[in-house]
Amino acid sequence: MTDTAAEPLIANHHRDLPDDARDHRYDHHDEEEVDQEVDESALVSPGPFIWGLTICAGVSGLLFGYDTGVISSTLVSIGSDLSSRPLSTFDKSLITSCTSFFALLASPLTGILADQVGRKVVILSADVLFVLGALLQSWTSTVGGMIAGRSIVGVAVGSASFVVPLYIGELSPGKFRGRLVTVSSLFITGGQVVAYIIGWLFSERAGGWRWMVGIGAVPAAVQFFMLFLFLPETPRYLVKAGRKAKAKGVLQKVYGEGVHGGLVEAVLRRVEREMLEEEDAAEGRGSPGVAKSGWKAKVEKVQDNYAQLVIVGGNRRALIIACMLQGFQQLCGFNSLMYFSATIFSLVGFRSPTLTSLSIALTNFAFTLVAFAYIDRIGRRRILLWSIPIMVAGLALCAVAFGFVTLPDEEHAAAASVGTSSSRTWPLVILLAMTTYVAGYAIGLGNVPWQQSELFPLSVRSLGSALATATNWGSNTLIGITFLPMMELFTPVGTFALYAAVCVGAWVSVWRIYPETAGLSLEDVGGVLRDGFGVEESVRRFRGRRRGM
Ligand SMILES: O[C@H]1[C@H](O)[C@@H](O)[C@H](O)[C@@H](O)[C@H]1O
Repeated sequence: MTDTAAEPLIANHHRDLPDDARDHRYDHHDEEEVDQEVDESALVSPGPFIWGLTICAGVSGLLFGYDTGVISSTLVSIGSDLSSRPLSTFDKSLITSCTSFFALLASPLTGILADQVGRKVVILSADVLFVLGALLQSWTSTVGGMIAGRSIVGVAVGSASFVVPLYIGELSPGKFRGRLVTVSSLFITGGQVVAYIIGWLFSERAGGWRWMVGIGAVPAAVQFFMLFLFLPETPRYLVKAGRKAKAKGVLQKVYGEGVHGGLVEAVLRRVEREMLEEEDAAEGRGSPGVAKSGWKAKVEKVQDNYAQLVIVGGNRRALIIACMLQGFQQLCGFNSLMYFSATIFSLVGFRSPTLTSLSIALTNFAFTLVAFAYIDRIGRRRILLWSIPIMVAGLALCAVAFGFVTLPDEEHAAAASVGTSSSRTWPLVILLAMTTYVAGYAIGLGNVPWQQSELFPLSVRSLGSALATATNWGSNTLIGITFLPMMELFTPVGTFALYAAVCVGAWVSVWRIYPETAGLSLEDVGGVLRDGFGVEESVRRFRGRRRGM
């Protein structure tokens, strides 16, 4: 079906507008309506309630970062502790890749769950799995047990990685949404730094790896109780679930009771209107489950939601953008540094490869802070268009520098020396180039794709975000599996040049189809994508909002 053919399904709310107004997404009618209804310009800061729950929900990001970051040091310290034999290469790759593989499987399923039972329940269930996975890993004495533990953690990571940005995004005022969602990226990258440090501290102790993997249970348990006791469901989910009074109560806390009462009403009206439009549209399509109840209707509704993600033009465009960004986030090769930088640094002759690779994790964290400070002011699109060229420059320099380094076989890496003047210079150039690349990544591509939930309307938000997250984990698995073979097949020069080419592709795609969504309320983003990618118009309107700030 073409985009235009699908439009009547979603444009029911325009039925009472004159024909010419119906044709223009950004006509004055819409603009005034939007600006009058959800005008957040008087908001100065997010407020303690929002900060509290963003930080509490962000702990899942810490677990995500920790569990994905800790595996490299765990693998080198296990020795013969599992199944009474040294780990084979096959064991190692299974242990590493089962986490991302199960994350890939989990996200589309928990995407459905988040719609049926709520966002909060998914975060809580992920916590339980984080705890179980961590305990199983630290207690097991077999390779199979380790793989089972890592797989359980994979399900938790897959669920948490999509639901936490969704949860934060649905609770935040539009004005601060970019920054607040970036907090979860700060937790992820912070978790990776902590994992490197813990890995380094425990790696020399006998059985230290059991502590490395077991420690992850603590923040998960703490988060479980905090969430269980204090944190609310999101107002958007509550409206969807027919609990409007509760939704209003949460919004009052978000905007500050009595301070911005008008805003609370305005946001509620917008969410309700979006829901009514969607119900109208669903009725127009004769969708299942609208009037019916029961399990069969629920299953049909899920199938219908999946179909609507593809059939409805605005949803399809949102899905294309979200999956594209998540795909590029991984295919640009960043996680090959996360998983293998210690190996690379030992090959090029660094005496303390683990410590050197800590600098990669630290740079990632430090520059995510830059994104946190500027993302709402600079905008998602512009921050990507500025930062991806930095990644290309870093990768290109890396490729060139590898051309001047002769790599020893992996087994002889320990004996590689930094004796000659050329071998002293080029490893440092490689380190500098990688740090530059990581800085560019952290500012943009490392975090902007996690803003994904804002692209989707409420009816398909959870599913759409979950599918984009599955793209992330699928590409992550691919990079994990292909990096070492590519280094052999194409040499490091070819591998890093290829990643640079992927980044160029990412830049062009962002430039062509990613509209600016910073500062828009969640209900207004749909309007941007309704008739096309809306890039030019969104940029023009973003500039207008910036002038009005
Ligand atoms: O946003 C995160 C972050 O950039 C991490 O450092 C990276 O390891 C993840 O794959 C990514 O999803």
